[in-house]
Amino acid sequence: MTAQKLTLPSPAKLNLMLHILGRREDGYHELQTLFQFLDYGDELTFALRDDGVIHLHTEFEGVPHDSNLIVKAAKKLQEQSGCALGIDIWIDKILPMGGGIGGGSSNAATTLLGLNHLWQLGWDLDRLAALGLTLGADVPVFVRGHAAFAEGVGEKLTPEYPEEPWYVVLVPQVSVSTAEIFSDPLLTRNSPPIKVRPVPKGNSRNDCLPVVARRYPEVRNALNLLGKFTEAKLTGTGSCVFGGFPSKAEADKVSALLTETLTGFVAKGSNVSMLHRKLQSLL
Ligand SMILES: C[C@@](CO)(OP(=O)(O)O)[C@H](O)COP(=O)(O)OP(=O)(O)OC[C@H]1O[C@@H](n2ccc(N)nc2=O)[C@H](O)[C@@H]1O
Ligand SMILES: Nc1ncnc2c1ncn2[C@@H]1O[C@H](COP(=O)(O)OP(=O)(O)O)[C@@H](O)[C@H]1O
Repeated sequence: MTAQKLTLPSPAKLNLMLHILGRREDGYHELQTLFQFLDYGDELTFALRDDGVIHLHTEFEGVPHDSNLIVKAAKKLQEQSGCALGIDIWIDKILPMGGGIGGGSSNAATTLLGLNHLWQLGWDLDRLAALGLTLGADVPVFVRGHAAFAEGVGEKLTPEYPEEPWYVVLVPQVSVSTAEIFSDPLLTRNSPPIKVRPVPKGNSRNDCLPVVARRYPEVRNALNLLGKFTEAKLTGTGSCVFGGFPSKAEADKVSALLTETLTGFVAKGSNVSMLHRKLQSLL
């Protein structure tokens, strides 16, 4: 008998704004950020095993098997649920690593939701999001699957409904370490908290941008080039840079011009993650 297989998407995210309010005693930073998903991402395929083994078949350059967030997520869920089943996993990886579009966190969330389904655990999203938070600050929003205003270190989520434009996303060929940016002495850490929702216009800045642009000329270059066509923004701690357009045709036109010299892609913004749309269709 062939094992039951399931293929699920693992979308990217953008931070439409990101303010840093302060630093906690444990070194983590208090943020306010607006997350939106892209209809663009990796694809994970899962096949059940009955021997308890967790095996990611796809190799990642620079990421050992047991350090991969996919494997970590699967192992934690197996431990905490006491499930005796195992899993074979393959990934079609298209999201750049260290790009600020949350690929690793998204892969972890897709694994949690996929295994919850295949192992028939019946965990609710609150419980999966709490486990996800132990893997990374960005995992809970991918578990919940709705665009959200996030506070705390990113785990206090309020659903939001921003416009869903077409984005041009440029991918400078540098990997930015989140920890490095958050430890830069020049980082703004005292933005005043926003107290009204939805986030009022004029608050779309990313406090990480000055530090990232200063350290990475490739990011500066991408911001300058895209900035000729629309407001160009940094997502998370970078390196990716994005800008919104009202139609796919306009985004495609700008992308065609810029990707002659830079790597990038066009994708639709989405307030409901394509992972959740797919899971919904399975029910
Ligand atoms: C900044 C954001 C915004 O969405 O995105 P990315 O650019 O990484 O995608 C995230 O909050 C990142 O979340 P995530 O990538 O899961 O971070 P983690 O693995 O938890 O943390 C990596 C390191 O960044 C620092 N860190 C992270 C989050 C935070 N709120 N304060 C921090 O100081 C810590 O030094 C931590 O050790
Ligand atoms: N499945 C995974 N996909 C991507 N990165 C992973 C994964 N597992 C572990 N990592 C590690 O996490 C780091 C951050 O990856 P990623 O989430 O893609 O970037 P970002 O948080 O900047 O969006 C990578 O550089 C890599 O070392």
